[in-house]
Amino acid sequence: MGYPVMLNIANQHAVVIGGGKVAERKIHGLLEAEGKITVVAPAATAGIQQLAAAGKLVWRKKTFSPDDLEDAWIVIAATNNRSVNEAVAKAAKPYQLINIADDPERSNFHVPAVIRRGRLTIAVSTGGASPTVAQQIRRQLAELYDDDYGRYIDFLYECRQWILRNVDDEQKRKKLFKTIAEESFQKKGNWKENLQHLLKEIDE
Ligand SMILES: C[C@@]1(CC(=O)O)C2=NC(=C\c3[nH]c(c(CCC(=O)O)c3CC(=O)O)Cc3[nH]c(c(CC(=O)O)c3CCC(=O)O)/C=C3\N/C(=C\2)[C@@H](CCC(=O)O)[C@]3(C)CC(=O)O)/[C@H]1CCC(=O)O
Ligand SMILES: NC(=O)c1ccc[n+]([C@@H]2O[C@H](COP(=O)([O-])OP(=O)(O)OC[C@H]3O[C@@H](n4cnc5c(N)ncnc54)[C@H](O)[C@@H]3O)[C@@H](O)[C@H]2O)c1
Repeated sequence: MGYPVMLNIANQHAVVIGGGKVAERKIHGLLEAEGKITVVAPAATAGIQQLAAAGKLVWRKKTFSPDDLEDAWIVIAATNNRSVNEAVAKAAKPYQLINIADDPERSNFHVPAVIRRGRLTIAVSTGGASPTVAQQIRRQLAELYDDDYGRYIDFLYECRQWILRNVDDEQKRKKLFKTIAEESFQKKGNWKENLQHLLKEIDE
């Protein structure tokens, strides 16, 4: 059973071996998390080439060699050649995070299907049972949690920071956190105004 975590990879080196459509998908996920990406591949998709031209990643136009993994924290092997992917797995150090696109068993992490809504992240994994089902579940959840819900989550973040700084009484704080997290509060809208009302009520 996998151990779910949210990694902070901002400014950390991520090396992607292969420049096809699978590599491109994984690159988008790494870019969202602000990883510093190097792609190693003799040929790359138009999308990857554009990212390289825009300075969003470095493309080493070559075939894989083990020294490509130096300095990498995260390694993704996504070539269309099984033995190359296997060579990447062999070259990785035990402390490197490694994902082999065609060999879940040799990977020490899998990539889930992801929804982002503001600060909310929903990740779905079927543990290699069916990436297609992970994708279906992502689509179902994406309808349930829309952009407005993301704005609500971001509001909760601002609120939480404010409450932690300004409300000293622990009981009051708990009550506020609980009330603003209730579905009825979210559904009512006008969150800022309703929070003001709540703050007044709680002080009476
Ligand atoms: C979720 C997602 C994230 C992402 O990649 O970003 C993801 N695969 C996605 C799509 C997808 N992948 C495949 C298809 C074609 C249909 C099919 O085969 O079913 C489609 C559908 C499509 O492309 O539409 C083929 C495939 N995938 C793997 C193998 C190898 C194997 O299983 O042995 C093969 C066969 C390759 C071959 O034929 O050789 C392996 C993995 N794919 C995973 C993740 C990890 C397990 C996740 C889990 O189980 O939950 C794992 C173990 C490793 C990893 O890659 O991390 C992303 C959906 C993103 C989204 O839409 O949100
Ligand atoms: N994990 C997943 O989500 C998933 C999904 C579909 C397919 N796959 C697997 O992923 C792999 C890649 O699929 P794709 O559709 O992106 O392939 P693709 O044919 O579009 O791209 C392959 C890439 O690998 C590069 N490459 C080939 N030999 C190389 C080498 N020696 N060194 C560096 N790069 C090299 C090519 O230049 C190309 O950029 C396949 O093995 C497929 O079985 C995985």
